[in-house]
Amino acid sequence: MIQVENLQHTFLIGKRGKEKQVPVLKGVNFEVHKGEIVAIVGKSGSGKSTLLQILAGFMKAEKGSILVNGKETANLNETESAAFRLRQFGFIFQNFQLMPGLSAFENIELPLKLQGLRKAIRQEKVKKLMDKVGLTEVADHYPNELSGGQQQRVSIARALITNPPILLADEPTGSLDSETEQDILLLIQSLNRELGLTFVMITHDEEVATIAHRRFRMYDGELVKEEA
Ligand SMILES: Nc1ncnc2c1ncn2[C@@H]1O[C@H](COP(=O)(O)OP(=O)(O)OP(=O)(O)O)[C@@H](O)[C@H]1O
Repeated sequence: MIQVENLQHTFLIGKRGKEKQVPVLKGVNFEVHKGEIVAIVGKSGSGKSTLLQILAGFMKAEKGSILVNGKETANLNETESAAFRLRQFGFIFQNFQLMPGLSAFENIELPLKLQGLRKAIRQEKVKKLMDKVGLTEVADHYPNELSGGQQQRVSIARALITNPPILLADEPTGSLDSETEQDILLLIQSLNRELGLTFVMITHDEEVATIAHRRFRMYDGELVKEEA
């Protein structure tokens, strides 16, 4: 489903004329198969977020190949990349990134509005999904009236509503207490099992990584496969 070969990226940091090169990805290779949960673990600053940003097409790598469902994405221009991203990927963030002025229902509905779907169809889809992820009772709540776990459920539902085959999650439980973390991990596992969704999740938490079918460690600019 995703094949990454020899991905390389170096950041230039510091003042102009005195820039320092920081090689972050030094030849990353890995594969993600359809229907699996893959965890990318590694220390803070090891390059996990950079890798996810490049996978999603938000950033270009200097070198390397990324095949997503057979399509080479490393060379797409910005418009092509945005269109491809919309079809293939849903995003789940540590800090939820919900729109504060929209209710839970409206946050989940928003991507469908942007797609131009009719109101009746949007409402049916959102209701069904809210029911599935256990949010029906808080449909009218605004983000600041929701618990952290509920906010993450809303953000997961928003990521799923357009039916992308791949979910990219950046520290999805990083802002949650341990009990709520377990709830969200169970939700991710059930969505993976029931809907066959593929998850690529980055985390620095070894416990969170245990739900993955396969685990890779970002180490010295490379991804090393670990025993699950
Ligand atoms: N836009 C940027 N410009 C320059 N350097 C950057 C940029 N983004 C990241 N870096 C550097 O690249 C390295 C990897 O950062 P990255 O955020 O990918 O790590 P990470 O493993 O996701 O860390 P964390 O777990 O703390 O989020 C760090 O040394 C960081 O300072």
